[in-house]
Amino acid sequence: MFLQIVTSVLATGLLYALISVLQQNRTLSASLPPGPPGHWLFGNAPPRAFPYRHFAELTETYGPVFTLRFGRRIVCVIGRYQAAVDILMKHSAETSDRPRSVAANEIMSKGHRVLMTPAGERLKKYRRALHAFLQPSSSATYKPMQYKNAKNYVLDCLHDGRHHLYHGRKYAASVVMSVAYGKTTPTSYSDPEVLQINKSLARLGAALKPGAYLVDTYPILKYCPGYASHLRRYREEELALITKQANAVRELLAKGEAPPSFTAYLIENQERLGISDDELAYLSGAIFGAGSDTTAAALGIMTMAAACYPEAQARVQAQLDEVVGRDRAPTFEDEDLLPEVTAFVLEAYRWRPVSAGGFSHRATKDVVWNGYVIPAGAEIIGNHWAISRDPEVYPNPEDFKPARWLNEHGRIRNDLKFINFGFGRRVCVGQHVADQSLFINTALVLWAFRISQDAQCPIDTYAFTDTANVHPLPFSLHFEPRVKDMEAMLGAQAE
Ligand code: HEM
Repeated sequence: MFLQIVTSVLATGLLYALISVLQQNRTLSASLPPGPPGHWLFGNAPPRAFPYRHFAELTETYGPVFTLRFGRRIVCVIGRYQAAVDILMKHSAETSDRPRSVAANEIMSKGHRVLMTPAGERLKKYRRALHAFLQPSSSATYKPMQYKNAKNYVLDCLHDGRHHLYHGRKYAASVVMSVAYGKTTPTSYSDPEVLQINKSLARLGAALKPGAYLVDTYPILKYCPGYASHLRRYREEELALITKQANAVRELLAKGEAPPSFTAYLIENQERLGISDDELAYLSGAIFGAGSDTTAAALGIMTMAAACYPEAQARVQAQLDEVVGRDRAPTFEDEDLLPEVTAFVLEAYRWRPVSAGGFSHRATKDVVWNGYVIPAGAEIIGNHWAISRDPEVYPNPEDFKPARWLNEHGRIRNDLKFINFGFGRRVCVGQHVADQSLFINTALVLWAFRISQDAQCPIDTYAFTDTANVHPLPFSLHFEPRVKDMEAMLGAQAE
């Protein structure tokens, strides 16, 4: 008898769930942006590989915004520039939330990881703190440190061009460790501390893969004793590591020996910022997580473009020769007179965007766009890859053409924008630090070398990792010095 009651309650529950899914699908699909048909219950099949490339093809078929359904999840994908402006920038207040991430954020990161933090008070607190330290005027103070590391990057490429991608990673890690913790010596990717950070980041990446954990579909599992206990162990290990790093800065501060850093700023202003010790540790750690691999990938893409497009490279070098000459190295002071360098960087950002698929946002209210409704609760993805290929904004998008960023006076156009740092209230807080890194490394490396491909091993410009932030797979470059006495001029030994 009891069994019969349980069975009939379960059957009624299931039927109710099915009917509500069907009703939701019917009511919503009338107003949602169009999209490819899917299974009546399960919706669309998730793409197996390189989702951003698959989504770019769907943009060609279904238009600037299309809808996918994964079970009850509704995902609207934006593939054109103006739609991204209309939805993610003009409606930023309603589209700056993140989709819920139970395994990777709530369990593995105590809900403290800024990139996944939902819209609300904690996010405001986090972004206020990050902004204070990474806004343009603060970022400008890191230029001397970035310059020193960029010179090391060039010298590393001079001595050992085979490992140029590794040198880019060393540059990026050194800069973010300096910004986050005030570390003054170069940071190698083989440092035990960095190995541990990267281990945590790899675990996070695995937990973020769609379908990796059932708890993301059935959040109730989070409360089952013993469920995914390894994720809780990962969290303890990571928290111990980032707390140790923050405590090291605390000790230096107490002795009056701490160099300026984001962590020192957070500790000194902890009460005013209203952040707990754990939040502080995660915030400091966020700088490495968000800023290291991304910057390294962008450097790799810049050198890849230089080798694949020798004419574009030569244009930059002609301006470097005219403005700087070959008897001294370019500096940040030359930036205004080197628009060709900036244009080259902007085109590299557009050509192979690092966050190729973009990071998911979530609508907190219905958003009306072009007569369609993106309902509250829907995920919104600004697909950087497709938007960067919008032919109305970037004609002949497959061409690598830095000149598109310049006006008739050879200055950077201010009517053309790029989107590789994301959208609205979630836009990358580290973009000024990143832009400075890309400018100075591009100026120095193209001043120092003519970069070319290895004829035996041509570059495949589509060979990238299939990850949220993409990285070029290893490729060979030839670095032919353009200047004499490079080491003397750069005045630093590679470490
Ligand atoms: C070329 C290098 C970089 C690229 C391409 C990049 C790209 C991005 C993108 C696309 C987002 C998400 C935006 C969105 O949700 O719409 C983001 C977020 C973020 N970035 Fe960057 N980034 C770079 C460098 C950096 C650096 C150097 C730092 C720190 C110094 C940094 C810190 C952050 C943080 C903390 C977030 C989370 C913001 C939030 O979710 O509210 N990034 N970045």
